[in-house]
Amino acid sequence: MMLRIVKMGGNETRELPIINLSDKNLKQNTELWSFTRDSVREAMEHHGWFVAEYNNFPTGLHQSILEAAKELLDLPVEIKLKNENHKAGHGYITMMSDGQPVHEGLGIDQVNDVQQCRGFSRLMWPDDHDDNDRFCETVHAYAKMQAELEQLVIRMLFESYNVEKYTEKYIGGTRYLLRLLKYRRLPNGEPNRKFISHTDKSFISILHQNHITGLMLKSEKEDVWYHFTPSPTRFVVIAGDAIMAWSNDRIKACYHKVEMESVEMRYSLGFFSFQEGMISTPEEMVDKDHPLAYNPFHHDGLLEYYETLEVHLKAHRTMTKAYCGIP
Ligand SMILES: O=C(O)CCC(=O)C(=O)O
Ligand SMILES: [Fe+2]
Repeated sequence: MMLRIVKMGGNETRELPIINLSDKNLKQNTELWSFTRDSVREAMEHHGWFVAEYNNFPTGLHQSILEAAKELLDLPVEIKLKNENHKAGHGYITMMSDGQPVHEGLGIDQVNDVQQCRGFSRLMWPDDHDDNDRFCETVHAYAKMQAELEQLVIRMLFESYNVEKYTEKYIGGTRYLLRLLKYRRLPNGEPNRKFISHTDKSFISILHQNHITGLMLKSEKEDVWYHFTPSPTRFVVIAGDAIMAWSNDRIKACYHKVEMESVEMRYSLGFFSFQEGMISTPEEMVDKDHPLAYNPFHHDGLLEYYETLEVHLKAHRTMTKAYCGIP
């Protein structure tokens, strides 16, 4: 993977680390696979994230999931409030400015289970079967595609660390959350900077969005912020706090934030993986340069712990260290 720094009129803009994960020849035990797998690991260790170029999904899905997000987030607040979930960031969230919601999100837990999608769409559109069937189908198709992408990344990472023997157990024990998000500029015309720099509590997160820019990602090793340039076939793969602990700090959870100033709405989709059971650092990750840094922990326990923290601490990966780190 090449990283070039492009100079533009005195301002320095760094080229995004983009990895093509949709080549039809990308099959295990090929040179292309090994090269791509190594690029994924290198990017995750260097930046904590990368952009996947990925087009293995039906044409039209990008547009239909964005329309579904719009339709959902346009519902009245009293309906959206029905999306309750006690787990950190799993239910309806909103941030206000001058009495107006400028950031809103809804979460569909266990989104790869069609019954969960159905339950969610019935909750949102109790009387309209057409709307809720269409929404459910779109969301489920999108979640299927995203889970395939997440599992491809996992296969590559586990193989590159020589721990592929744990891959199937990991995949079998994964629960996915889909969050549909909407951002607007502040009523006074100022940029919306409400979604402050934070790390995700997931294992892996995948971000995708409409054409309105605003997402920024911090590179771990370079210590600089990259501006993401969206496209229908670009997905940002981000390391969460759980993979940081699993990998014994070889991969660091990625700090990211949103700053948007467009008059048009920004819609985005966050797809997050969580483990149902215990997460423990494989012994293969431990050596004299990397002494064991985390005790085994329950992913849900980590989420519950984050729920007890005040808002600024919640944003920090250091709290994962506080929860299950070995001092
Ligand atoms: O809207 C985005 O692109 C970012 C969302 C995000 O960081 C999150 O939901 O955790
Ligand atoms: Fe995030």
